[in-house]
Amino acid sequence: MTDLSLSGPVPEVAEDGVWLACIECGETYAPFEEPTYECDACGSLLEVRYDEYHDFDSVAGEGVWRYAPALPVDDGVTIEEGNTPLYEAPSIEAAVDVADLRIKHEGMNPTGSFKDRGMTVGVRVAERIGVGRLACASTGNTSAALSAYGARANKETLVLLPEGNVAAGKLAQASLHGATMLEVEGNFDDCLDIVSELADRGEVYLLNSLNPFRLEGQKTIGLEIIEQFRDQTGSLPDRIVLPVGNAGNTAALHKAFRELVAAGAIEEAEVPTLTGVQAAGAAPMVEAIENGWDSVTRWEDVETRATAIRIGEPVNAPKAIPAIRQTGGTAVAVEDEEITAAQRELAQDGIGVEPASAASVAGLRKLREAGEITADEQVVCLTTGHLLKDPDAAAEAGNDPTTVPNDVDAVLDAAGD
Ligand SMILES: Cc1ncc(COP(=O)(O)O)c(C=O)c1O
Ligand SMILES: N[C@@H](CCOP(=O)(O)O)C(=O)O
Repeated sequence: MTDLSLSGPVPEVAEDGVWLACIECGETYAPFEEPTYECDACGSLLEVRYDEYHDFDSVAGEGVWRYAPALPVDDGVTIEEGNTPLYEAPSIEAAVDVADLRIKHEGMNPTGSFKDRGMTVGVRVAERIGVGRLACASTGNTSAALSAYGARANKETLVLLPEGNVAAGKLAQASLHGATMLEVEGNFDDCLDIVSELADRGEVYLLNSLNPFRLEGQKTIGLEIIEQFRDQTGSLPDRIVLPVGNAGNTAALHKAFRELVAAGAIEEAEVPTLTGVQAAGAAPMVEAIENGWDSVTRWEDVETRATAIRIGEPVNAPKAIPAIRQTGGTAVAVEDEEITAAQRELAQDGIGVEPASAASVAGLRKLREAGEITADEQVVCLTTGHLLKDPDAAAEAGNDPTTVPNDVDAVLDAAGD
C-alpha cells in the first residue's frame, strides 16, 4: 500500500535530518552513503524524507536555493536555476474561459527546461556520495541539463538517446557541453532500461527522475508557484495542469504541496488539483487513471511530435498516480494537432515553448470544453521547455518566410499595407 505520509520517527540511518524511505514498504536508507535509487526490499520508488518541514518564513534569496531549508543539501552545483516567470496569458485565459490563467514557464531555466532544478541538487548529491561518471537516458532535456551541470562539476557524463527522436537544440547542448552521446537503436524506455542496468552494476550514477534527489530540486517548481501566485493574486491556484512524460514533475509537485501542508504553510484543502496531460500516442498514465489502475502498463510503441514526452512507461507512476488521485485531479490525452495549436496560442501571448510544453494548454482547453474544468477556476499551466529546444517543430508550426528581391519597394509590396 503506497504510503506518502511524511510523519513518523527519524530512523537511525538519517544523516543531517535526511533519509530515503520506500513509498511502498517504508524501508529506510542512508541518503549519502552509496547510490540508492529503488528499495532493495521491494523494488519500489524511494522518497527523500526530513526530520522537519520548512515554512516560508525561513526562505531567502532567489531560485532553487531559496528553498535550501526544504532540500537535502545546503547548496548545489548551480548556474542560477529556478525563479522562472509566472506569466499572465490574457488571450488564452479569455479564449479558454477560466477565471485566471497563469503560465509557469520552466523554459526560462539556464538550459531551457525544468531539468536544471533537479540537476543542481542531484549533481551536488553525486559529489557528496563521491561517484564517478554521471549518466542518464533522455528524450533530450535531461541530457542537455546533465551535460551542463556535469561540465560545471567537472564530471564525466554519459547520455543515452533514442536514435532519431531528439530535437536539434537538445542534441546541440549535450554535444557542446561535452557529454559522451550514444544514440541507441530503440526508444527512450529502452535507453532507461540500459542506463538503469549500468547504474545497478555501479558503472554510472543515474540522474534520471528515478533518482529521488532530482525530484527534490523539481519540487521547487511547486514552492515557487505557490509563492508567486499568492504574490500576484492574493490567493492560491485551484489547479495545475502539466505535461506528463516520466511523471517526475507530477510526483515532485505533489511532494511540495504535502510538505507545505506538513509545515502548516497551507491547508490540505488548499492543495491545487494536479492534472496531467499526455500526447495521445504516448498515454500510459492517462490509460491508468481512466481505468482506475494503480500502475501503468508499458506502451511498446509510442509516437508523438512532442518528442520530450514520447515515453511508454513513466517510471514515477507509483508516485504520480496517487498524486493525481489524492488531489482530485485527472489525466487527459491530446492529439499532436491540438499540441501544435496550443503552441501557436502561447506564441501569440509571447510565450515560446517546445511541443511537449504546449500539451498543458492543449489539455486545459480540452478539459474545459468537456466541462471537467470549470469557468470559475484559477489555473496554472506548466510549460516545461523553451521554443528553441525544438526549432524544427517551431518552424513547422509557424509561418514560412517569403523571399523578396533586394529592393525597398519589393519589400514594402511583400510586407503589405
Ligand atoms: C519539455 C518536457 N516536458 C515535459 C516532460 C515530462 O516531464 P515528466 O517526466 O516530469 O513528466 C519532459 C521530460 O520528461 C520534458 O522534457
Ligand atoms: N523528457 C525527459 C525524459 C526523461 O525524464 P527524466 O525526468 O526521468 O530524466 C528528457 O528530457 O530526457
